[in-house]
Amino acid sequence: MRTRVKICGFTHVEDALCAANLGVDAIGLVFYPPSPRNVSIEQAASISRALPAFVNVVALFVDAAPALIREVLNKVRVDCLQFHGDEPAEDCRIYDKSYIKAIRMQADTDVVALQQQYHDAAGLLLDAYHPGVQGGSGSGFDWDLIPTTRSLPIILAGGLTPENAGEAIKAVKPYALDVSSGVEAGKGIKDAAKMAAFIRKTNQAT
Ligand SMILES: O=C(O)c1ccccc1N[C@@H]1O[C@H](COP(=O)(O)O)[C@@H](O)[C@H]1O
Repeated sequence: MRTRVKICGFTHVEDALCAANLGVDAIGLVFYPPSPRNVSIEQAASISRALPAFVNVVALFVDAAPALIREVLNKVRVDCLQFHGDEPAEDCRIYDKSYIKAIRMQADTDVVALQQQYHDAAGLLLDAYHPGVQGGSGSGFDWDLIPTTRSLPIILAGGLTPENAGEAIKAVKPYALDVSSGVEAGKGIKDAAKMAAFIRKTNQAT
């Protein structure tokens, strides 16, 4: 099966349209004010509205207030929620919306148990643990921590680049790759050549 690609952290319509033209499966919009990639609801609505059919929009939150999540769902075309904080499963499933749960991987993280805990998620996203940074750090983690026992689609994130995407697919065999920093020209600004190379390398490896 083809490995899907999500590119996260868009702040400009032009960059998201460029990714769509390159064949990206999903784009991520960050609703987390401390992030340099944070978008307003208005910005997100413009980006989402501009996209063609069949490119999914993923709204990323970090321990956000339910009121913010509901407001985003009311005002922005969102296909999937991404919970990137410490949200328990019961808080992820109250929105009547497909969701993915991000896990910041540490040596003792039990991915098999987490797949059971978040059994109704559309995927489990495995990212690097970086003290003091919730995500988008550009850091990777030890892929040997990822078990082969899988009951959910595994989305690999954390420090991915066009240079390591092929190796990541061969080593982990994930359902999808999720990249942010590795295809940027600057924080929140995507680099068209890097996005093209990332998608090309992913397609070549599958
Ligand atoms: O992109 C961000 O700024 C961000 C902020 C808070 C939580 C998650 C964030 N992004 C997610 O982080 C991972 C890895 O990103 P990177 O490729 O290592 O930069 C990815 O899942 C993004 O969706």
